[in-house]
Amino acid sequence: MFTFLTRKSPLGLIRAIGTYDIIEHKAIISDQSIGLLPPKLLTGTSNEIYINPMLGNGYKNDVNSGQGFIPEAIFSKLGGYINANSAFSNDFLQGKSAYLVKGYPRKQIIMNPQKVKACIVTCGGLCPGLNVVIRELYMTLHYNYGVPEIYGIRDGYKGFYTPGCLQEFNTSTVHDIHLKGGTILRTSRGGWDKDKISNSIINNGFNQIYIIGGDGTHRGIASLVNELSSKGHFASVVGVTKTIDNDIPIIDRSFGFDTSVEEAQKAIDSADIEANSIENGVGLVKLMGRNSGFIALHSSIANRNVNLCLIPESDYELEGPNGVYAYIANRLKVKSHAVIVVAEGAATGCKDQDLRNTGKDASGNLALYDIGKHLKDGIAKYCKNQGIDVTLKYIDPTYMIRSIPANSTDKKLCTMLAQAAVHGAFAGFTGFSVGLVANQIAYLPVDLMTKIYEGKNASPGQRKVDVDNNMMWWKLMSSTGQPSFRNLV
Ligand SMILES: Nc1ncnc2c1ncn2[C@@H]1O[C@H](COP(=O)(O)OP(=O)(O)OP(=O)(O)O)[C@@H](O)[C@H]1O
Ligand SMILES: O=P(O)(O)OC[C@H]1O[C@](O)(CO)[C@@H](O)[C@@H]1O
Repeated sequence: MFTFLTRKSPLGLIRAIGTYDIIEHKAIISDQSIGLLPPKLLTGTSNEIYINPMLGNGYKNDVNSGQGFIPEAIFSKLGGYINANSAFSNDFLQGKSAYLVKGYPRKQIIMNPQKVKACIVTCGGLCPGLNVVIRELYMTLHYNYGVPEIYGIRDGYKGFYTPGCLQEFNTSTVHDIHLKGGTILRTSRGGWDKDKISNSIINNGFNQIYIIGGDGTHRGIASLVNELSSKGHFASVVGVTKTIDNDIPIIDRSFGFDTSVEEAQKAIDSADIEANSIENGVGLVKLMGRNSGFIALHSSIANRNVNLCLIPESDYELEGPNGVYAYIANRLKVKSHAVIVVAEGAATGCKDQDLRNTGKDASGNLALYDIGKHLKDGIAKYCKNQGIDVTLKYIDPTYMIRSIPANSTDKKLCTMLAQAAVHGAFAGFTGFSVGLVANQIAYLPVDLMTKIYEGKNASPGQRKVDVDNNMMWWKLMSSTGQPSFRNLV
């Protein structure tokens, strides 16, 4: 039986000495009977428990005074699991329920905040909100937990072992970065080297590592957790789910996705104005979506003026009586204008022409065939042969969308994700990521994230639009009026 000893540390931190399996961890292990999908528990050298420095009992206390500000009564109300059934397929659930651990601050924590050395890194492509996450990770670590040393790693994974990429943060480093797009840390693709990265973490003494990225990044996190553990290094490795394409399974949506759908409206509205301001006008907009067409799909449904949307998951043919070109030509004859949205990866769905994605980027992602340009030339040529004098305006706003600051909805999401990430590391979890599930912030085991997939032909760790079963696809057809192009002749 555990004896609870407490004393004030020199810095006012109450410390409880004992083994930390007495706290929530024990409960988590025993609760697996309810279908709990728990994050990994951090095990290692430390056997001390500390009281969360946010605990306070005076109503005059606040973060800026450096005092605890969350009353005991609130801590005891926090807790519980998220019913995550909506995030999993019936195949996965098999009649059972799935629960995820909720992201919130724990009263008992397993690291002395004053001994934490944290680092933050951003990997993969840009996404609106990256700087908000970086800032909030810093703010939570610095103000709420009093962590003394917080570093940024520049240039993604390779920055861990590249000289000059380590940058110590202070409040002025992050002061107004949430108002800017991009990432102050810069990012990169490729550069994954398990050995060099883990050695750099160990040599620098980092014991909390925050990694913001997409599916590729999370495969790296899963491997890094095992590597650090096999080298006996006591550190929590935490992911923050980031994908402008919204192609990470389990989560409701990533930060930056809402901003992107909103920003895409400007391009689609311009395409609509151009198309309607001339006889036989066509406005063609290319949006991001390498393997998954969520941005194109949601932007088209939101816009209401789109007449055709093509995504990587939807099969279609270009030529022939039931093809895309014939559909556009017929529409011009009847309505004299057309608005088209195409996801950049939509060449994948083309069944009658060999539009191959050839080559790979530094991370091993497919380099995409330029479907936008192909459609632009193909529609003009087809219509000309049909005697239609088409005027086509092609808009590619992809990098303009991805580089803008996050909107308020996404800023709020970034803030909640970052706070929960820090709370999870202090609670003693590792190898987990934070994501929005059933509208709450959940701790997602990274091992699970890299294995699970959603949608037909999705690879492990990937989510695709399920054009057979997902109602959003049929909602798109009802709002654009386009045929499914599915029964190809
Ligand atoms: N299987 C893997 N194991 C370890 N690291 C990986 C793996 N796949 C990708 N990475 C690394 O993760 C980082 C980011 O990967 P990637 O470029 O695919 O972006 P991402 O995280 O998927 O984000 P985005 O959605 O923007 O593409 C890169 O540094 C890459 O080398
Ligand atoms: O030009 P980059 O950096 O390779 O990024 C492009 C890719 O990044 C993403 O936005 C996210 O993976 C994809 O939609 C897109 O194909």
